[in-house]
Amino acid sequence: MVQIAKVIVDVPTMQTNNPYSYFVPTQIETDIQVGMRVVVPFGNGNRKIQGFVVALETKAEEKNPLKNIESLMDLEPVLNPELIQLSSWLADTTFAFQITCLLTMLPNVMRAKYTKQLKILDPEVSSESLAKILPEDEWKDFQPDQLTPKQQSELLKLRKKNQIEIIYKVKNQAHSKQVFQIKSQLSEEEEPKIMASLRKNAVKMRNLVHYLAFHQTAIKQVEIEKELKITAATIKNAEERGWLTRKKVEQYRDPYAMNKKLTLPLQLNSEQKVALDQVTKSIKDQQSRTFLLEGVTGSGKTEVYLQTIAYALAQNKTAIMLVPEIALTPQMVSRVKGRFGKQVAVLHSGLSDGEKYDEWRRIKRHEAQVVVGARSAIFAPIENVGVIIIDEEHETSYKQDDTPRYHARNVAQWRSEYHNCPLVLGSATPSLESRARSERNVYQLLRLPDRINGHPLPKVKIVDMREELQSGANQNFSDPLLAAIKNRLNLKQQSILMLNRRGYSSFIMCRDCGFVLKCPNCDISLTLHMDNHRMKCHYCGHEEPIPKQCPNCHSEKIRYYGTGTEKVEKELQAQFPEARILRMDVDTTRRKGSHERILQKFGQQQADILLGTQMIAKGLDFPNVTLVGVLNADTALELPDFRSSERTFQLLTQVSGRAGRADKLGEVFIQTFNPDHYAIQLAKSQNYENFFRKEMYIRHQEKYPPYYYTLQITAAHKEEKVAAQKMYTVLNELKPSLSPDAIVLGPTPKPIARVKNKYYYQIVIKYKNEPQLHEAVTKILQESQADYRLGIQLSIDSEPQSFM
Ligand SMILES: Nc1ncnc2c1ncn2[C@@H]1O[C@H](COP(=O)(O)OP(=O)(O)OP(=O)(O)O)[C@@H](O)[C@H]1O
Ligand SMILES: [Zn+2]
Ligand SMILES: [Zn+2]
Repeated sequence: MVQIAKVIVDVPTMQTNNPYSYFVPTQIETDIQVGMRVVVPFGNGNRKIQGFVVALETKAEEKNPLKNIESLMDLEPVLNPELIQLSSWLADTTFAFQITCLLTMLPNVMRAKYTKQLKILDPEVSSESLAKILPEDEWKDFQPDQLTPKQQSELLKLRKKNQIEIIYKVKNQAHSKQVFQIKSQLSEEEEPKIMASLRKNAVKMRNLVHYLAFHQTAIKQVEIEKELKITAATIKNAEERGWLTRKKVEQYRDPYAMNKKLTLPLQLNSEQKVALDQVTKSIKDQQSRTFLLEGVTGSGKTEVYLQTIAYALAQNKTAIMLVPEIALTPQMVSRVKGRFGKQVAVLHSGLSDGEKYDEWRRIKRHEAQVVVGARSAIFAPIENVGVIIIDEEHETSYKQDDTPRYHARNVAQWRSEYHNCPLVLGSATPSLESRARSERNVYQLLRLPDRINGHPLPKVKIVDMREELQSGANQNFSDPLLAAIKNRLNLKQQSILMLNRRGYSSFIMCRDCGFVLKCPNCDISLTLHMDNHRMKCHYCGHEEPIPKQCPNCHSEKIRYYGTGTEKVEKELQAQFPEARILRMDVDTTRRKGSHERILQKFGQQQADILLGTQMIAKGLDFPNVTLVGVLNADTALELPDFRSSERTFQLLTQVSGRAGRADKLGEVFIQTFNPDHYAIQLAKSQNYENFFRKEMYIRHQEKYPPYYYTLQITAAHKEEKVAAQKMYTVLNELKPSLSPDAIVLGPTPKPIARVKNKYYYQIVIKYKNEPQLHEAVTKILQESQADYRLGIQLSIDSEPQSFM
């Protein structure tokens, strides 16, 4: 009998989704399990690499000469059977390699690094002579790519003659923090006898003995030292006498140690109750259904999530709740932790690798039943899932823009089917895709049409900046907005001002009439390319020179649009010297914890105005905010992206929703050069339904999602010609598999045609039903490994968020 392990190996240039077979040596036969990482020899040089065991087989005999597994990297599986199964589905549907998917599911610290070590084989070679090539202290850990060409060639010469060897060692980076824990070995009865044996002035030891006699539960050494004001020496002494035992235990780093007080569920209003009942019924009946919870801003969606989670926990199940990265504020975390306390594990990019690793292990060991996190938390190794919730489901950050290019919503759907549990997608402005699915009853629509306690939505006013600029006003602040800010300062109420920085100066617009240059073929705005001073369409490749004057009104005031938060802050401060302003953008939030600090300050009324980028649009619930100002609504609108209207509408609705959430009425000012654009008009009335109908009509006309599926393939190479040629080759390969109904855009250069000295070319395929496409694209993925060695990077993106 032989045992064989199927292993997905980690070799960047020779990836395949087929596992390799290895013999399991008898020493590890009983320990090895599916889901463990192993070190295996690979290729002719038998270099040692990392791999994942995805299956184990026992056979009577094996004819093929297989290599042995070298060693185990883990003592228990790091991935459970569900996640291994999920990884192969993920690889297939996102056109990625399975190894990438497996690694994506693990915390950073567990992604192995290799060290390379140098060893002399031939006694003829002296240490001194080798040290002349590479200093001896570097033999244990060196990076081949950091050697000089001379060093490299000299080492290679020795290697060819078999005089030295280069050993690859897999480095396991995961370290847990360890502390000592002590446990009493004394009973109450023993105390008098021991006390009698101690000197009267041995106060510290007496205290310790007394404590041990009455406390049988284990306690951390540092804690008892602090409590009894004793030192490690006393503890050591007691240990030697057998009065206590000491062992090392893992100490979790708790990033959210605050907030010990628990909150109680609120009395739901009738709409909230209907929504909750529908979802909990699904939990109880173990049905994998998807709900779309469409609730206006401040309608109490979060409370519905919390009570849904509570229900799942009461059924002895667990829950996953995803929140967009930038909305994963301390406010949100403390709302969940405030309800479920220690049962919550939080996963997001603000945590250190060590903290993430600790949270991940708490989940794996069933010590946390609720996972709250950003996109990648959807891979949390949590078992027995009772409900999955995705808040702000329309957010683009749920799609990963690197391989594997997955959408968390699709992964959540897969897991909901695996666990027979409901999936709840919540938003005030659902993505068109999700809302369209609820139209066809694929998702079940649940609505919260009103704000809590009948509070009205804020009044939105559109400010036409064309008029404002004509009347010679300030560049960034219109008169009505300035007046409103002044008024809030007087009333001691707070304001949030948003400066939209997306698409910063990538397009040009006429300051007099608001005209934006569009493509004659695509009805999408042209993008300014400063490198060659041309306007380009990224969809069809059309290009033209930068206009010197506005083609519409012949004004010369046609220029690129954009402005920075710092400049705006100065302007604002000059207008209101007395105002306390907090600025929140990438520059002020770079340091760890600064995001939290700014919001905390604002929440404690230590500032009058919060000025920021899109970061401030989501999830904030500050009762004293009664004014929201959007300084430039247009930048997102004019991006060369078919989703730009949708993004604009969503953003304006979200940010407007920050105003007037409590008793005081809210007011919103939206400054725009396109006051008549439907996305702006409908954001004014905060009418999602009308926006949905209008936008669906346009998508239908223009053959975009959700009416069509889209697939984008991109090639990158340092020579433009090579990248372009690759895309023509790919297209020719795909053509026989495409029906006449498929629409192909390109090959064209990408909007930012050159990044880091590489040229990017792309094709976009729009299609409805192409049964052969999947197989053809998978083939292209497999072949891309050969291209990789030629320096061509091919990437495949199913349902890209934009074509940019
Ligand atoms: N049933 C309820 N009774 C009283 N207050 C409630 C109730 N439900 C929610 N609230 C309160 O109403 C406010 C808004 O609720 P919440 O933040 O959950 O809304 P939301 O729909 O998630 O908002 P947004 O999408 O704008 O972030 C919160 O302060 C919350 O505590
Ligand atoms: Zn004009
Ligand atoms: Zn075009």
